[in-house]
Parts: sequence; C-alpha cells; structure tokens
Amino acid sequence: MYLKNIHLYSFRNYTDQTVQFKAQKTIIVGNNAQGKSNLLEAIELLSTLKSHRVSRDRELILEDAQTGQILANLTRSYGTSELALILRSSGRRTVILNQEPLRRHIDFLGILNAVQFSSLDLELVRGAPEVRRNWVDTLLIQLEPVYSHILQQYNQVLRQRNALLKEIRKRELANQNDKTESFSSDVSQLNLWDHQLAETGSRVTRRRARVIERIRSLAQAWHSSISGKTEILQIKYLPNVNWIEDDPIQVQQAFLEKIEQRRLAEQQLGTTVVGPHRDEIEFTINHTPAKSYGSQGQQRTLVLALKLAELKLLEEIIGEPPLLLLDDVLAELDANRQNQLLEAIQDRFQTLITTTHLNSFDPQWLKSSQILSVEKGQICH
Ligand SMILES: Nc1ncnc2c1ncn2[C@@H]1O[C@H](COP(=O)(O)OP(=O)(O)OP(=O)(O)O)[C@@H](O)[C@H]1O
Repeated sequence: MYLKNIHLYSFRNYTDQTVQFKAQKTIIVGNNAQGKSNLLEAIELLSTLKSHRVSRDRELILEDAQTGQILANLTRSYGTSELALILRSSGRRTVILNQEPLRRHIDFLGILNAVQFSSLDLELVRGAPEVRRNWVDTLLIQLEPVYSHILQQYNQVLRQRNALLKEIRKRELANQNDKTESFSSDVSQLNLWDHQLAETGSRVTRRRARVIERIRSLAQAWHSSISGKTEILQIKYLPNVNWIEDDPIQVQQAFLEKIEQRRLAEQQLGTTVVGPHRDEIEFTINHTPAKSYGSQGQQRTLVLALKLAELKLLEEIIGEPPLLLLDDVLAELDANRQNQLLEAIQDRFQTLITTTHLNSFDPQWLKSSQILSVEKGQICH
C-alpha cells in the first residue's frame, strides 16, 4: 500500500499542512520538538484510531482550536481510499471513508496498515506486562479489526464486574443489617458477570494465543539472523487463565473454574483478579528472561526482531506490504542492526523515517529518499 498524501488541519503543532509523498522512503529531518513525531502520530491515528502517546483527543488538537482534522489518500491493491478523521475537544470523533461518514468506527480500521517503531518500543521488553498486552492487541486490531470490538466488550464487562465487587466489598465493610437480602441479589448479579467475563475473556485470550503462535517463528528467525545465530529467542504467552484446547466452551469452563478458586480473594480485594487483563507475554533469550537479564544490545535486537516479524505477518495476512514508521530509531541502532533493517525493508515497504541528523544514513539511501525538513510545525519539501 502507498500513502500518497496527508493533510493536517489544527493537528498538534500543525495549523494547515499538506505533505505529498514522492518516494518509497521519506526522511523527515528536524530538531527536537518541531513536529516530526506528530506527523507519524497522525498516520498512526488513521491506522489504529489510537495514539500510543496520549489518550485524550484534546491534546491532539492545536492549542486553542476546537477541532482538528487528518485527511489522507491511500492506494491499495484494490484501489484508492480517502480517509478522514475529525477530532473534537469534546472527545467526539467523526471518521469518514471516501467522503462517507462511518457509523461504526471499526469499518475504518484495517484500511491503512502500519507498523510503528520508536525508541519507546524498548519498553516492550523492559516495561510492565500492560505494554506487551497493548502490543499484541494493537497488532490484532490491524489483522482482524473485529478484535477492537471484542476487546471493548471485555473491558466493559470488566469495569462493571469491578464496580459490583467494589460495591459488595463496601457493603461488607459497612456491615449492613439487611445483609441476607442484598447478599442473594449480589450473588445472582455476580454470577451473571462471571459468565460474561468468561465469554468475552475467552475470545480475547484465544486470539492473543493465536497471534503469538503466528508471530513467534517469524521473530525467532529475525532474532537469530540479527544476532549472528548466537541467540535463541523464545516467546511465551502466559495467560492468566490457563487452557489447553482452542475451544470456546472449554476455555470458558477454565475461566469459571478459576473464578471459583479466586472467589474469596476477589471479594476481599473488591476487584477482578481473573482474566486477560492480567496476561503476560514472556521473552527469553537463550533461556534467560530478556526483561531482567538481557543486555541493552540484546533487548534492542529483540525489539527489532519483533517489529520485523510484525511487518512480515501483516504483509502475509493482508496480502500487501504495510507502511513502516520509524520514529527516531535508526540512529540508535548499530551498523549491523541498521543494515539488517534496511535490507529487510528494501523498496517493498513505504517507509517514513524521522531523524534529527542525516549523517547516520547510508548515502545510497539518502539518494533514493525524499527528504522533508520540519521546523515549528511547518514542513518544507
Ligand atoms: N496540541 C498541540 N498544540 C500545539 N502544539 C503542540 C500540541 N501538541 C504538541 N505540540 C508541540 O509539538 C512539538 C512536539 O512535536 P513532536 O513530538 O513531533 O517532536 P519531534 O519533532 O518528533 O521531536 P523529538 O525529536 O524531540 O521527538 C512541541 O513543540 C509541542 O509543544
């Protein structure tokens, strides 16, 4: 796929900016805090409807403006699409595809596919389990947009179940007199939420297991190649609820059994302790956990291998090369890792690269790239 152009209106520090992409590789150069990452963030939003940097739309809109807009034209093997996203400070969004506003945001996902790689991605190895869960979830949404709906349903059930557990805990602590009546109503309500948690949670965990299964061998092959065949990467999915067979009924049964085991703990803590919101993904290098024992170099190799695997998996499943967004990462990679990355990209993936300096680039690369410079929210072609 190929992103032909993008227009930003009142988005971050851009007032009104059009960018025409003219080569497979575009290098966006500028000092810190000029708007390089903001441009990639706009593309990320069109791809996933999420930004990995903020959760509130207010921050995405130019200061003092009420609405912001991102518009882009994309060519795919089946034709061209015009994508538009309107952001409002109230948080209400409008997504428009080929000039038709879409009622379901899910229909917007999966049109522009992109893999993003930034220095923040080292957190994939070093950070909390939530970072790894978000990584798998974001990948799943691109591969299978309906997953965003599945995840939303699970989170809604989780929120409501947590609210009920909290309420039960509060009442227990207050030691109310009408305990018997409220107790039986609590039990039946909780029972209802247990089943909902099992149903929605099993959809999440089964899909996570499948995508990890698919990405594992791709990442292992890259890791082995980048490390000169000296390291073996293992990726293990450690679901909070263990299950063996990928069968909805059996997985739900495993959920209900674990909920029963942890019933007392949940009621004492007043929160849900069973479910995929507590999943972990473990990376080991030569059988040692990468998080605590991996050297900086090994961790970088691992993240690069994961990103290259994402690129390959997306390409395999969607049937054409996704975009690659490299946010200030090339300079951080040593010559070997840079070469591996550049060799893997070649000319197949449209790649957007931000950097503060051009001197770390291969001269051949610079020659074949479009170079844009950014200063204070203005892009010069
Ligand atoms: N909502 C907003 N309205 C106006 N300006 C904003 C808004 N959000 C961010 N900015 C500005 O955007 C700039 C940051 O841009 P960006 O994150 O793209 O930096 P960058 O060019 O990638 O630099 P670095 O190399 O430091 O990452 C800052 O000057 C910040 O004040």
